[in-house]
Amino acid sequence: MTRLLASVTGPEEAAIALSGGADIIDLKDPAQGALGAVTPAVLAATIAVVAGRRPVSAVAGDLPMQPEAVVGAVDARKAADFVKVGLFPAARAERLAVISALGELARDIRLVAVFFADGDPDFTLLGPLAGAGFRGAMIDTIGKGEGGKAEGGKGGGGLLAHLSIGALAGFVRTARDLGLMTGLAGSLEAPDVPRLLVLQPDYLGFRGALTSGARGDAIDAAKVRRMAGLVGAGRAAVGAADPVASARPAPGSAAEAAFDRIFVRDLVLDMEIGAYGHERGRRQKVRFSVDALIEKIATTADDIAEVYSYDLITDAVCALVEMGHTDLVETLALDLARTILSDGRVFEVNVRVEKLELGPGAVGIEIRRRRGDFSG
Ligand SMILES: O=C[C@H](O)COP(=O)(O)O
Repeated sequence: MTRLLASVTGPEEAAIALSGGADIIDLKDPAQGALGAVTPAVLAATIAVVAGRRPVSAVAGDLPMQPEAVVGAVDARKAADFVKVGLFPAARAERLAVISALGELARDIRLVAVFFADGDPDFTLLGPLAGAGFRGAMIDTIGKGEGGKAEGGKGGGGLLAHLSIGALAGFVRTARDLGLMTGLAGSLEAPDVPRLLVLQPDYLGFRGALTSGARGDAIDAAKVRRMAGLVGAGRAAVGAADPVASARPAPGSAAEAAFDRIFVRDLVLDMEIGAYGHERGRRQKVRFSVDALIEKIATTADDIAEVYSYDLITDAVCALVEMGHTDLVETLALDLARTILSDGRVFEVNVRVEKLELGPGAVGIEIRRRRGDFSG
């Protein structure tokens, strides 16, 4: 189950985050940087206010990749349930030295490594992190922008401006296979939430989206509540049972009118596909068109939490394409249909996959499936 982590500056904001429904209270001072640390005294005061109702995590600080500095900062915050340690840009050997220096503390303190999507993330370090006894790994951004816009030359923009859904899916899968808890963060906004919930990380982390306006503002209970609702609604939809899966409505029938249709059409991507030898090791253009019957949208819907986003379809296509070579368009179409139907709000899907470079016209496959088709 995906939880909501709220980054707060101290006991006052911790109380606000708790009242808004945050699952994890994370301490950081955004004025000091992406992982600006609060003092041990602020940490102690916050732990007292939270009083065991939620886990409390603390960041170690924006630190150079020097073992002594990082070990000292982590040790000073061992009162927290988790300590987040940033893997800032540095040579691989320097990051490895920090990871191995933390091995001893990892026996007593639950450590979470923070990769930065805009700070040369090296996911081959996941193995060494698990080996050193880290409990978790997450991705954040160093630059804090909004809506994917760059800010102050720091490479700002949200998480998805830096890493594709496919890359994030790979991170979550690899970390989970290593037994690490996983988190995703980085100037996340409401429309990012359903897209990231599909990956089923252990938590999504927020700060900027919980504030009342500008980045320097305090967090706001109503914003926390809204985001908590969004995380809760989205996670219920991922893999939820479909009560109507067994009753396919006839096209044009009254039953079909009980659904709405969402679509992504003519999405053309370069990818490796084909069973012939000459189709291997090269990319060719493939066009995807997806239509899906979804639960009827409420007449009052005006919030991303109340709708099934077409981004989920686009992301599913892109993630499959990124997985590498596929021999058959049929396999691709079936995998795509299966993925889209794993969301309980989707009743039926029509997938068309066309190779555009093999002849004078397009060649491909079109399939129609409903959720029940993939069970058993
Ligand atoms: O760990 C989560 C971060 O504090 C997220 O902060 P942000 O939403 O401002 O990027």
